[in-house]
Amino acid sequence: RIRRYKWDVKYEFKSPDCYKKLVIIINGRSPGPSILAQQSDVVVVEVTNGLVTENLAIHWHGIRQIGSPWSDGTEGVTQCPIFPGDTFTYRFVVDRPGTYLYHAHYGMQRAAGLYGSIQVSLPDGMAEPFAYDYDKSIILNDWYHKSTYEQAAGLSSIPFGWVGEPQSLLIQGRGKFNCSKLASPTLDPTACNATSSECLPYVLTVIPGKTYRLRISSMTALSALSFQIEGHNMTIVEADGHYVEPVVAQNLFIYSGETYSVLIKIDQEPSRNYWIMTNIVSRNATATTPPGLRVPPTGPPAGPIWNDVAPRLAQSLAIKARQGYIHTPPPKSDRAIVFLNTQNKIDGYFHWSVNNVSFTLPHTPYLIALKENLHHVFDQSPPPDRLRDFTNYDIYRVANNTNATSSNAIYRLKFNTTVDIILQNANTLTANTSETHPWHLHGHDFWVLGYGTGKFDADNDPKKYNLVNPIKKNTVAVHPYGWTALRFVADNPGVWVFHCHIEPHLYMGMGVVFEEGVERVGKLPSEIMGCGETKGFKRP
Ligand SMILES: O=C1O[C@H]([C@@H](O)CO)C(O)=C1O
Repeated sequence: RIRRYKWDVKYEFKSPDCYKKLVIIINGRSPGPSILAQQSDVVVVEVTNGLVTENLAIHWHGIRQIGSPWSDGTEGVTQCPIFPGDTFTYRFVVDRPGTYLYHAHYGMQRAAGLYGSIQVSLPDGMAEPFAYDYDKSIILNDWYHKSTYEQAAGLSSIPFGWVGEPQSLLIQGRGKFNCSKLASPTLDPTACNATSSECLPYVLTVIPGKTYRLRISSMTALSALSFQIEGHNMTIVEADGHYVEPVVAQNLFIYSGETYSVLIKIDQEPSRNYWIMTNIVSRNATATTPPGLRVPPTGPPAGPIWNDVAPRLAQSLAIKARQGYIHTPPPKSDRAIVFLNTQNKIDGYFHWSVNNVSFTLPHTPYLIALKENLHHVFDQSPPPDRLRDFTNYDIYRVANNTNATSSNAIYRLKFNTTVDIILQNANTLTANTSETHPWHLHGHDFWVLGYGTGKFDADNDPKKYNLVNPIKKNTVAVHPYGWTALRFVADNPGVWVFHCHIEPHLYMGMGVVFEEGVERVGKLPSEIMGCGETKGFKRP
């Protein structure tokens, strides 16, 4: 079956947390319309860029794009941007049931509000391995009052301008900023309107005794979150489109780009209300989402301690593939790549780097450059599989990466080989600081083989990999001063980004690109062309 959508994307003033700012909306909404489909459906989305002065591209997060690598929606990698006024049609198969996302993949547009949910149901006659009465999707987000232009300009300026912690957290597009906290009186009396209907709190009306499947996902620009429903436990049953062995939790830790399904039984006192709460963890921030209506009788429950890594690591370790749905990984890899994550300065500018290389995009998308043999559009020398002096690198010290460089070089993977990636976290440019980075891989799911604290030990840590029931995911956290090991098979012809899902971190170079089997990619649609070296390639 074909699911057709027609989207008009534009800017409008909105007040999702009562504060008025420019928001990117799809057909009038942010979050945009949900895509509801069934496994094996073809989804066709006709996107018209009505942003007037801005390019656009939309990524289908968690959809592997098997046979349609040009529909991945990554500007500079798989397509030219959609120019203002143009219409571009994305066409892809949703090959697996589960919970996925979509969002802008150009500049920092995601943080301006362009995101939404994709829910893929099972084929007729097939059942999930768990029961529920109702199915609801809730996207969590952090929200900034500064425009994404101001944010982006700050990131690439001297002195460095850092937007800092968000003003609000949004639950399904709604938050509540306390208007009396505005720093200076504003001339515009509508700039912050505490009674705007756009910032009414998100309310989940439930029926006692019923079980709810909540599809919780995070689209945060920066924040790692904890999510809980006061007084209720939840059972985690799905992560990034894969069933997991049920884990009962009081709160869910969720990182940008992750999706989970949790089951909640409505078994508490029916005469009162309970808080739906989200808090920032891993960074010292204060934004939460106070409700305005039908306030529960007691104050909001305290969230977890922000800098306590142990419970977050414990949840990461607890999540395993569900019995009966285990796909075991190949027992060995053909290539192991260690990605040391650091913050650097290059020519005085702040960057994030992988093995001392900060990633930049070429003007001509890689997919087209590779198919059309345009070798000069990007650096052809391969980036390193590990830092030359990784053994002596002290991950607990402020990095002294004087030799960091910027590059648009890519990793070329032999088709059908098995690749291990070890993400190694380290100290930032601030003493005693290491952040959480959620890494997202396009075009694949990977097995999460293990997590560890401290420095990865290439001789001993691989012996502890979970090859029995590892969960498959498309986004995984590397915890402060820790490492995360993953494995995937390079079997999807195309060019795929692997990057930190923190919007400013990708903007500052925290990513790499993999190419595999590009010679197997069929004829590229001319709609993806028209920029850089491909100006003349676009046929009417
Ligand atoms: O990229 C970042 O920059 C700041 C800080 O390291 C420098 O101000 C921060 O917290 C980040 O995550």
